[in-house]
Amino acid sequence: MTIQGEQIIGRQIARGAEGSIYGVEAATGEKLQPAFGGATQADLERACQLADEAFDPYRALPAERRAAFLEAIAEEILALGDELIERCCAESGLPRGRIEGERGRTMGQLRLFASVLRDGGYLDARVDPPMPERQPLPRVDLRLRNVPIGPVAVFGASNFPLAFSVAGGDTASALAAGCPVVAKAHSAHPGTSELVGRAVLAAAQRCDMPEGVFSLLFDSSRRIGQGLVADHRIKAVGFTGSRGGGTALMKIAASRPEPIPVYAEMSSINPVFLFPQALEARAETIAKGFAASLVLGAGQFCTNPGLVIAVEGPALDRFVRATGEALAALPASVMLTPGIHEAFERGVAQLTGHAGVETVARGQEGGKLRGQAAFFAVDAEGFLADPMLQEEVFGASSLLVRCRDEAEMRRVAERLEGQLTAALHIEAGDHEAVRPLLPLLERKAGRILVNGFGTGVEVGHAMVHGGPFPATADGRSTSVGSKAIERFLRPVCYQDMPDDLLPPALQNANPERLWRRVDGVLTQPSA
Ligand SMILES: NC(=O)C1=CN([C@@H]2O[C@H](COP(=O)(O)OP(=O)(O)OC[C@H]3O[C@@H](n4cnc5c(N)ncnc54)[C@H](OP(=O)(O)O)[C@@H]3O)[C@@H](O)[C@H]2O)C=CC1
Ligand SMILES: O=C(O)CCC(=O)C(=O)O
Repeated sequence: MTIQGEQIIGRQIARGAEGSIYGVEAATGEKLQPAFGGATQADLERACQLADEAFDPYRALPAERRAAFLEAIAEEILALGDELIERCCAESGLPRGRIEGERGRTMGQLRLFASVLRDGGYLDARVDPPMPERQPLPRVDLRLRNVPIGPVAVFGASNFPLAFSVAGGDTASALAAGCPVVAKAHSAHPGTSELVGRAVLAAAQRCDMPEGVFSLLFDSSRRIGQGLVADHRIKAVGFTGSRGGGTALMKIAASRPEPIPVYAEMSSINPVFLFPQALEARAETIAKGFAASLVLGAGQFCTNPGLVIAVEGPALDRFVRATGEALAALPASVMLTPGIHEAFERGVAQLTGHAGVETVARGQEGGKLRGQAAFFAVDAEGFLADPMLQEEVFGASSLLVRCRDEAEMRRVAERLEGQLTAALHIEAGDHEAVRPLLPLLERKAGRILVNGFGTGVEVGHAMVHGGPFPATADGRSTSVGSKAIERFLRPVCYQDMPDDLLPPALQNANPERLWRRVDGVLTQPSA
């Protein structure tokens, strides 16, 4: 067995001495061996110091070297083989097919960022040539490129133990930007974390990366996670998890003598708007798609459709009936951790006991640690009267808001907090009713989609997986897709800098053959 309960600090693999953490088999709640030692303050100090020392040599490497490193991480993850898949399934309760798919996505993300590095566009190289003869004043020579922000702390997600964790999107985008990473392993999947951490270390050694480009710490008390965010050498944070956890880290980051950005993806209920013509034409088909999206991964997707908004009437009744039939055929699924299961049960019980809320459908009954899907309904007045009804119930739970008309649908939309996604189910005859809602949804959500559901995020160049608070801490960015690299970059301008002192990206000869914005015009490298 490769899993030894050890963390990684620079090139050293060793057991932490601060308490013990155990993985738990999600399906049974039984402890998994071995025990993982938590990091001490000295471990935290050393990981941050090494990351700081690695920063300049790492960012100075040619983009090709960093790209090869990212690709090597992908290869090393694949080389972990079945041990990774089995441990990850045991710790998360997610089925093998899903975990294999997620491994593919994780490798794909690493390779995507390798291609971003080779393309060079992320540097946003700009040259404003001097105009010494300009009247009344000459213009100076100005050149701009993006530089990495510094070492990044990454807190992986419990619900995506590979794609949003130790070598997930935050780590891939930070390493691509040129930032060393100190990852804090999620206590829900310590074994998976160690295996992936070892793969990153193997790749770093194979590619001769500077020591400290990556470290992985376990935390038995939350003090290490908090200390990481507070450490002066850490310059940004990537996080996916609860609103409570994310906002706690945001507060620490904001109260540092040097505040830093926290890119936290937290809570979203992803409203789904069902328009009358679409409901009339295909209420049953929409219901099937909705039920499938609701229970995907036991509902443990941040893009889960937790809120449905529609005008009441016979077509909506058909949708509710068909959803009930679809859910009745769907088994309850193992949830990620006993704590997440308990939080789900609590959220469902709160809705079940709410005076204005009706339980309209349940999935098949569960059993220990399994989440039974739940679909509730409330009228718009009831929804607008109680902000608690907007709180995310993490798992397969959704609330239908019955509106009297489309104006009431808009009023509900106006009241919503920031979201990762908003979905519209429409036919051509609904377009006029949809149009006035779009500017409002642009203010609320990072992604607006039509005739689909937000679960299953495509990793590409045009993807936005973000949104206004509380969906994320900073709605100006995305945590999925190539644009995620921008979170860990900042622009530097060089004024009247001699050519030989400029970074190659900005030198007159353009030795890296980059597309650059010259005097405002995007310009191809000359042959
Ligand atoms: N919207 C979304 O994308 C997601 C939402 N969630 C929500 O979060 C709940 C719990 O899930 P979980 O993944 O454990 O999320 P948490 O926010 O509890 O944990 C995420 C990570 O942050 C750490 N952390 C959390 N709070 C603090 C703190 N105050 N100080 C220092 N570190 C902290 C955790 O440490 P440790 O490992 O020690 O717990 C973990 O590594 C779910 O029930 C759900 O409501 C979860 C996943 C995704
Ligand atoms: O749906 C996806 O692929 C991403 C979902 C996500 O970010 C999450 O659930 O935390």
